[in-house]
Amino acid sequence: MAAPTSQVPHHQSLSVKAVAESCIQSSVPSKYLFVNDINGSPSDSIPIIDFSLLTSTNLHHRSKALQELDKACVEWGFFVLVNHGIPETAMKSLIDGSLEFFELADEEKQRYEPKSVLDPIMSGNGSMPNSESHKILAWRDFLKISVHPTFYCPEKPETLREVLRDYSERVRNVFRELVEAVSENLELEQGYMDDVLKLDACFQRFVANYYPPCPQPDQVMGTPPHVDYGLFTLLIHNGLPGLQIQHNGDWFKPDHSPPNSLIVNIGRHLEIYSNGRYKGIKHRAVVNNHSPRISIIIVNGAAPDAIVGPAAPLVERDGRALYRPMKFIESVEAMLT
Ligand SMILES: O=C(O)CCC(=O)C(=O)O
Ligand SMILES: [Fe+2]
Repeated sequence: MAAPTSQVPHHQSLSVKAVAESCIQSSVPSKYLFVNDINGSPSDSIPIIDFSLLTSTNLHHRSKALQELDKACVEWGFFVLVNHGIPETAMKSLIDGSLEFFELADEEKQRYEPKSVLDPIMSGNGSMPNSESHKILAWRDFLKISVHPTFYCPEKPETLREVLRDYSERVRNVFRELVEAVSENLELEQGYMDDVLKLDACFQRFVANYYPPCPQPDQVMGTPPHVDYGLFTLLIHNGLPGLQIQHNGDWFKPDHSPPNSLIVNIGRHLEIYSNGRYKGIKHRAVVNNHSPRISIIIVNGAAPDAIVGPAAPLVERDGRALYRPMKFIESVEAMLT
């Protein structure tokens, strides 16, 4: 039987999944309450980019796709990527493997309780350091894993290791093609961005978010508004709506993206590198009252030791640098703390 909210034992590490299970049909503990308008509008103008055209040998197709990509990056900082070549099975296996992790006993997950923001494996809940809303406990559990240049993985579930390795490598390949395309759009020499940012050793971090159903979905926040660090974040989910992105001050829901598409958003480091031509986009996730939602992101950045500042040719063109260069991993740490 569901325990009343007041009897939920206070434990720093109690997963939100466990909290949710204890307050079904009841109200959520006050530390999760978030006075907020969680509504977003659907939009049929969210850009869709066809990866197969972006990488096509047909120059006409490629150049048209490059223009669309540039427009999406300037106007939205966000787009839906189709025909990216990552098999549906690879995505599905990773979502299933992540779900298995969240279903482990809290004691097992607590082995990875965060001690510092860049721990290679972290499992936690509630607060989200990379947000404006430090004080609110988010209605989600998370698993964060560094997967490149060094690959880590929790011991359990055993199914996770290989699917995670496979998926992160596939995402890395898509990411590097996106970088090449952006590099061309920024009129940088071929391979320039790749060299400067040392992308052979690019930093990749996997984050799985588990949002349990919530009896009061309009009173909590799954993931508070934030901008991701890194160059590009690639996101997939288990088919349930929740993600919202900010565009011209309003919140939009990319709920009708084609099946198996990747949702891509620009992170803070692409904003820095492009000297502000492209902006890191603010987004958030809301929750529902009926089914668990899982989202999986891979944040893709520069090599940990690469210095990320505005690209030198852009600074020359623009006449000034709008951002200060910094070692990638140090700036990530600063952004997350
Ligand atoms: O759950 C989502 O759709 C968004 C998650 C997110 O933005 C993040 O983990 O950085
Ligand atoms: Fe995010």
